[in-house]
Amino acid sequence: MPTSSREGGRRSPAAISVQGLRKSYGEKTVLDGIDLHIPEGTVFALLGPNGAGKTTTVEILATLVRADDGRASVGGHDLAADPAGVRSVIGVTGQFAAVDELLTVQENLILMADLHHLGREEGRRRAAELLDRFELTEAAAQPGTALSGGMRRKADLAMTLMGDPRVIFLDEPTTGLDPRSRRTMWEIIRRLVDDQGVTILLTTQYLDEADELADRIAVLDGGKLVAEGTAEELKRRIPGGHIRVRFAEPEQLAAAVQVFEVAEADQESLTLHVPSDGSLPMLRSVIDLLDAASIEAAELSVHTPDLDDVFLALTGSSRRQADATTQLENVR
Ligand SMILES: Nc1ncnc2c1ncn2[C@@H]1O[C@H](COP(=O)(O)OP(=O)(O)OP(=O)(O)O)[C@@H](O)[C@H]1O
Repeated sequence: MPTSSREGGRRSPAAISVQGLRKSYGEKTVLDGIDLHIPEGTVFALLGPNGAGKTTTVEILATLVRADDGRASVGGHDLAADPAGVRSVIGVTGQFAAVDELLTVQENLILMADLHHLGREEGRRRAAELLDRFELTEAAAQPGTALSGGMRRKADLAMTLMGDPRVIFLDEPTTGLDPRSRRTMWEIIRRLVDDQGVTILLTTQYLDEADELADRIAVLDGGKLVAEGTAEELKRRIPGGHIRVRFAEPEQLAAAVQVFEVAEADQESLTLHVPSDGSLPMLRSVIDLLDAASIEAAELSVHTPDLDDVFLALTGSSRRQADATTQLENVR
């Protein structure tokens, strides 16, 4: 089924399609019916807390672990009927880098070239190109043991790219990296998608990573997808946002407090925070209510929640969500 790759962009077929994926280990249900549709040439983030089932999802889609139930296709190859076909189009980099400690970075790359039967000349050419692209040329002669965490991740991804994969699974690609190395990784990942049109499924516990990189995000919690959408859609979906109304006079604020019973007033800054889902109708109703009561506002701004609010609201903290939703209903 074709799907738009970006909002307003060209339509492209799914690189990864998953229906009803289930997996249990003994009594424990790890994946409880997962559906995914990831268009070609996009970055999709699977976001979730520890133990949510992110790695298990990747392991199944990468043919490393067998699902108990459900269907999936990767790069047009059915996971159950054609696992070799799936393996021919994917690359996987895990939380534990595959770089051989005793070989140099260049030797690691050549080893991958040999595994992909690229031939001596082509293998060396590709290794040099990847070393250059990942700014690893100077580290080419260093053994794996001498690499920093950031360099190791880059070398690992470079090794994955030796196979020229169309679909790449990145399992927590920046866990443990310092902020500068994380930024470098993000740039590399984004360029892979923009320049080469590969599809990336990344798992992460970092909200800023999903926000920065992903075209779409699915939030996984306890083996279930609890939400899916763009970062903006997810932020809009949950309460936590508000409309901030500032007044010039304390009397105006006092009058507004009578109108918006559930709003929080700050006497010092003469502002009122009205809970809001960030939608236009909500904003209009606030303005209408102020107008109807003949209260003049000096300034009005809309604040939407960040992904942190989304994560907290959707993964385990249902009480908080319920409270905020009730507030919203009251304002309407
Ligand atoms: N081989 C296994 N045998 C038994 N239980 C397993 C196995 N692999 C994973 N699990 C369990 O499945 C659950 C999900 O694990 P998974 O590694 O997929 O989560 P995750 O979302 O990737 O977490 P993390 O962010 O900690 O890597 C966990 O409770 C884990 O203990």
